[in-house]
Amino acid sequence: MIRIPNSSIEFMISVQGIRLTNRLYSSFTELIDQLIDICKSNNTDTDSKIKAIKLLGGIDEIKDRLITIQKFYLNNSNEIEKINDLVNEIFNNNSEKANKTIYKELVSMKYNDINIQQINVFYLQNKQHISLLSQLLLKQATDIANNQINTSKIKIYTMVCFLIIFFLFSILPIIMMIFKLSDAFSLIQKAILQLSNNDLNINLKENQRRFSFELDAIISSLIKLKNIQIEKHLLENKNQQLIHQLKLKSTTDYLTSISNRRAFLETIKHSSPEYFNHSSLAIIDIDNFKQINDKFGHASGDEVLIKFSQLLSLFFRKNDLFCRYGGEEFAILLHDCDHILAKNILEKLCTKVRYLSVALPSGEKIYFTISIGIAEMNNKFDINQTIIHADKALYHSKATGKDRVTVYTHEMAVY
Ligand SMILES: Nc1nc2c(ncn2[C@@H]2O[C@H](COP(=O)(O)OP(=O)(O)OP(=O)(O)O)[C@@H](O)[C@H]2O)c(=O)[nH]1
Repeated sequence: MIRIPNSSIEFMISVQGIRLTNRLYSSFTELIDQLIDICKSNNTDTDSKIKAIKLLGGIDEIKDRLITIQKFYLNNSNEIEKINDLVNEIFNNNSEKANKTIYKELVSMKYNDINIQQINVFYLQNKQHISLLSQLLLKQATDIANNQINTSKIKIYTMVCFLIIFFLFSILPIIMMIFKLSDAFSLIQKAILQLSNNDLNINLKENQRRFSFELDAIISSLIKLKNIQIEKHLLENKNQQLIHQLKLKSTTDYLTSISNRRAFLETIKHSSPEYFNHSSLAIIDIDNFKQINDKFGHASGDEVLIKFSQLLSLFFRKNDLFCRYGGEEFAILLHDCDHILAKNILEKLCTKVRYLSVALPSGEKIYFTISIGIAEMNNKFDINQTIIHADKALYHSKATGKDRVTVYTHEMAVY
């Protein structure tokens, strides 16, 4: 069974009431017309009489239906008193009597005494009441319709609110999830970029709650990659240190910590010959070193070598090269220094060495001297040849009494 809402019933009844009052009004008008026709034809127009009788019956029927509507409003409407008054006005005793009189007259086919004027006035009075009743019912219908519209609006707004709330509760978590995912992806992208640029300062933490196993796996892989990179960097650093140490060992004399022969010769070979123009190469040999070893022991001999190396480091300029050439021999390259100046400088070194001593635990002191041979270089020099020349000059120093400096001359070539 279809359940019709109360407001819809009220609306339908009001509309029905309007229709009934309209019909009532037209029935009254029609009835007057018919009565006038009957009078004009001196009561011989049977058709008009029948029509008038039908109209009277119709008016009675409309009356009953209006009274039913009136009863409905007895329970439901605030306007009930007005509707009551109007219905009673229209269908009061007088009008019922008039109707019955007209009816009887018409049925008996007499209808001679009718006063058209009187009927006209009587129905004109009712015309106003009918119009008022119609307006009242129209107002009633309009109010109900407005109420229905308002109720519908409230329902629509409630539905829209419900939809918005539903949207927020169902879509918002999805939007938040999308934002979090995009956040995670941008973190991953940033981390990948950083790692590819060798920047290990990535902002990713393991066990951080994410959305999927896949993302977690990517993040932990990136963290592993970062750790591998860190280990790789540490190993590379260690390697670099080892390479540096090896390089240092291969170019440094293990005992005296000054450059060795290899480093000395490599530096000269890798420099432009012009750089050594008017420079001098000297070979220094500690005198009677075998005796020092024999007298004071090999360790004391080592101390002498170390002490002498320290003196060389203090004595020479930054751009002079020196090395332990082998055993108790040292080589020095005095940059931008001709043989005269070189002799001068190296004689000062000889003087310094004479005053240099190594103190032994026994309280004894080891004094020693050095012999030096010098060969000047020009821009066409051959390092091996220059060394041979310096060696010959050294030999000359040794042969002529040691503790002295000799500059190579061509006469020495025969040695
Ligand atoms: N303590 C020590 N002795 C060394 C080292 N290298 C070489 N010697 C010694 O140095 C000595 C060199 O002796 P020689 O070549 O006879 O020369 P010298 O005794 O200095 O004699 P002159 O050159 O004529 O003055 C040898 O006994 C080598 O064993 C070293 O690193 N430490």
